[in-house]
Amino acid sequence: MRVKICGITQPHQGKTIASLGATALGFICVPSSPRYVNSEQIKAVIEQLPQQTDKIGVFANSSKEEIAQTVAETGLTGVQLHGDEFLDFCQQLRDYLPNIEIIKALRIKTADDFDRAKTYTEYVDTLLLDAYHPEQLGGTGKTLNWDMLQQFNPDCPWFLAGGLTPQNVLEALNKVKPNGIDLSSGVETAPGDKDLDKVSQLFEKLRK
Ligand SMILES: O=C(O)c1ccccc1NCC(=O)[C@H](O)[C@H](O)COP(=O)(O)O
Repeated sequence: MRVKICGITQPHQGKTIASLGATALGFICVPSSPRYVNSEQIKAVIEQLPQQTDKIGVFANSSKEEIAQTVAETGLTGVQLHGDEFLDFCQQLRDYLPNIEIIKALRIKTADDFDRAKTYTEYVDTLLLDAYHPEQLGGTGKTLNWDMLQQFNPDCPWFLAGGLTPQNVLEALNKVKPNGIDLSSGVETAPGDKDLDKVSQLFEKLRK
């Protein structure tokens, strides 16, 4: 099970979270987010991380040139597209950055969104299903309807995101079988400030 902890802003927190068991750390490259970090800040965290930890930059409607520049400046190993990126953009980015994991995030509002998600599977490496919010793109703390997800079985790996916490993660995983989970606000004291005790509790739960 991949475990991505997203919205990392501080080097010592990133290093500790990786040592606690996170397989991936996420860095918000969306300027409107309270968790936004620039390339210098991302690089300062990545320099502290083990080589095997995945380093995922989260973008929303950035150009492929902007994404490529951030990847080159920081050492990101993957990019998560959290905006309205269509199939052709994903294909172009994959051609532009052939050695980088491309994750497409979809904010699930109705069951129709599951069919839309499946159209991406041949253009990206991984899907990420997140909760829909009318104003916020992500990091909302809102959960998806996990019962609606029980039949979701795409042709590529996928992350479950949205409102996961140490307290509800096992309930979610009893209902759906993603390849990975993604958490942000559920392991925070404030946006961008991770609660290391909550992260530790998460991995204690996952080891049960
Ligand atoms: O986290 C943000 O502030 C954010 C802002 C804009 C686009 C995406 C964002 N987060 C993306 C993530 O992958 C979050 O981990 C995901 O939305 C789950 O967040 P949460 O519900 O708080 O666990």
